[in-house]
Amino acid sequence: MEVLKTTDLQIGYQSNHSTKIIAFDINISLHSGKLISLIGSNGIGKSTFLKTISGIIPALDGSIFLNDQKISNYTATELAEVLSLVLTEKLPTSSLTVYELIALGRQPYTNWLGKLSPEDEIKIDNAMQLTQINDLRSRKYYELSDGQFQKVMIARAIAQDTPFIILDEPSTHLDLFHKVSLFKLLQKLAHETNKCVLFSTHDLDLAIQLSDEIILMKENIFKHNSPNELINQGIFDNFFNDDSIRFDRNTKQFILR
Ligand SMILES: Nc1ncnc2c1ncn2[C@@H]1O[C@H](COP(=O)(O)OP(=O)(O)OP(=O)(O)O)[C@@H](O)[C@H]1O
Repeated sequence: MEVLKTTDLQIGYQSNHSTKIIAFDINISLHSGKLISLIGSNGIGKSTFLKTISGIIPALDGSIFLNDQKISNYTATELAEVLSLVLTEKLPTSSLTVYELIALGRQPYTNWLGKLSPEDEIKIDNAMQLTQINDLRSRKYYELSDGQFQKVMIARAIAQDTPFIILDEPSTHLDLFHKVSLFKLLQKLAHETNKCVLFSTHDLDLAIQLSDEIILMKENIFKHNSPNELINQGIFDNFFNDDSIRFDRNTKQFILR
């Protein structure tokens, strides 16, 4: 099922005096059941793209459709039932526990300060189980390490239980073991619960090996295809424009010369 479609989308920032176009002519279609990674160098516009398709910042031009409906037609609550978003930004300090923070993911289904139903509690427990953070349940979230906090935010998105999950650099603070388990968890969510999971990352080797599809952003290039097709097109061969980093097509890994 098509979850996201963009037509002639142009992304960037507008101020009173100027318009800064980050990328344009973006025409993509994303489907449920797929794990899709978004890759590209620092500052190329990955966060801008993710924030635009989540309705956080306005598109400069073109259209965004979520489940066949224009994103501008959604109310905030309707949007929260379709799309969950995990950003890298820190939250304002409060005394919420990890459990309470994850429970906020259920807000579209309860109401403000609404009581959690047994179904809500099951979804929260399930999300904590999947992300292996049961032991953090009663901790204040501001006491957590960056990596633990990142997992909690992912658990909140899982508890929100939307058909579309978007994560901006979810693996940044994780060690290799936890990166691999996160990627496998995202893959499982996509494949076993038929969600569309889109995430940005700088962990290229893992993205190439574990994603179903890759969206690659480069200057004036916006490519969307399977990892193998992109490898065959030689897209990764000169990815870094630097002779000291080479892509090995056999092992699907970047190698230092
Ligand atoms: N609020 C803003 N107003 C104007 N320009 C911005 C704003 N936020 C980001 N930018 C600029 O937009 C460009 C793209 O930034 P963005 O954060 O989307 O890149 P990114 O690919 O996510 O980078 P990274 O991998 O380093 O996180 C950068 O040049 C950045 O400086």
